[in-house]
Amino acid sequence: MPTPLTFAVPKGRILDEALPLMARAGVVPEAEFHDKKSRALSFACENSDMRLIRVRAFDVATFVAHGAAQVGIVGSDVVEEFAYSDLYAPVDLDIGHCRLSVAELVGETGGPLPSHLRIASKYPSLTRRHFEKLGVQAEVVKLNGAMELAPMLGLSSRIVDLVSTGRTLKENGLVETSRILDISARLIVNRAALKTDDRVAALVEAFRALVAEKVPA
Ligand SMILES: Nc1ncnc2c1ncn2[C@@H]1O[C@H](COP(=O)(O)OP(=O)(O)OP(=O)(O)O)[C@@H](O)[C@H]1O
Ligand SMILES: O=P(O)(O)OC[C@H]1O[C@H](OP(=O)(O)OP(=O)(O)O)[C@H](O)[C@@H]1O
Repeated sequence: MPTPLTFAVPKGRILDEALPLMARAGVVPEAEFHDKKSRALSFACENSDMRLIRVRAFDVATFVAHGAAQVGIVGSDVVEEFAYSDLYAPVDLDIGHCRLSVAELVGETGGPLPSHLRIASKYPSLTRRHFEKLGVQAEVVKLNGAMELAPMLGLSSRIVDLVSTGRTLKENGLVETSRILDISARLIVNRAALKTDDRVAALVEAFRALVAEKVPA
């Protein structure tokens, strides 16, 4: 028996869109995966020598980059933030669309950019890279959620966060002032595993074909 292939998926919103696509590629987790009361983190798959692990979005990239999981699904925001050299993102899955944007308090926009800014974000690397290009040194206050609170409480002058409908910004008195990155979910693989394990290459081809078909689930 070969060692099971490990497929990492994020716990939250991407998963709902990813599961139907995964099923069409033959990746179907055992029933316990859907049991909200279960505390298991690793699940066998039906009819395949694969196991699914469910982790935080940023950790999907970490597991795959280190080869602890060979395959995963994660937003391109996470791929770009880490820029791991051992991680390859060969397929755009055309799900999980959103954008990474800069936002400021309504009424405080405009005016020249200062040489130094304090910015709250879950994405320190992407934030620094974006502001460097504008000649601004960004001091990033790392938060893991609820970034939108930072400007009104004086923690930062701006935030860099994910925007989808724009509702969270609006309800917290913020306005989107620039767009850094358009985001969608990607199939990611460990580069070494892709070279050495035919099952990884086969999965890449299966997802590539599914996305190319553009047939609704
Ligand atoms: N409105 C949105 N807000 C946040 N993420 C979104 C949104 N729309 C799409 N995404 C994508 O979903 C990803 C988060 O995926 P998901 O919610 O499945 O992970 P998670 O493990 O629950 O995240 P976290 O670690 O933040 O709890 C983001 O990295 C982004 O690519
Ligand atoms: O533009 P919208 O449609 O309002 O979506 C954007 C919001 O969704 C995400 O937060 P999430 O719900 O994942 O919670 P979090 O603050 O824990 O990251 C993101 O961080 C924004 O706060």
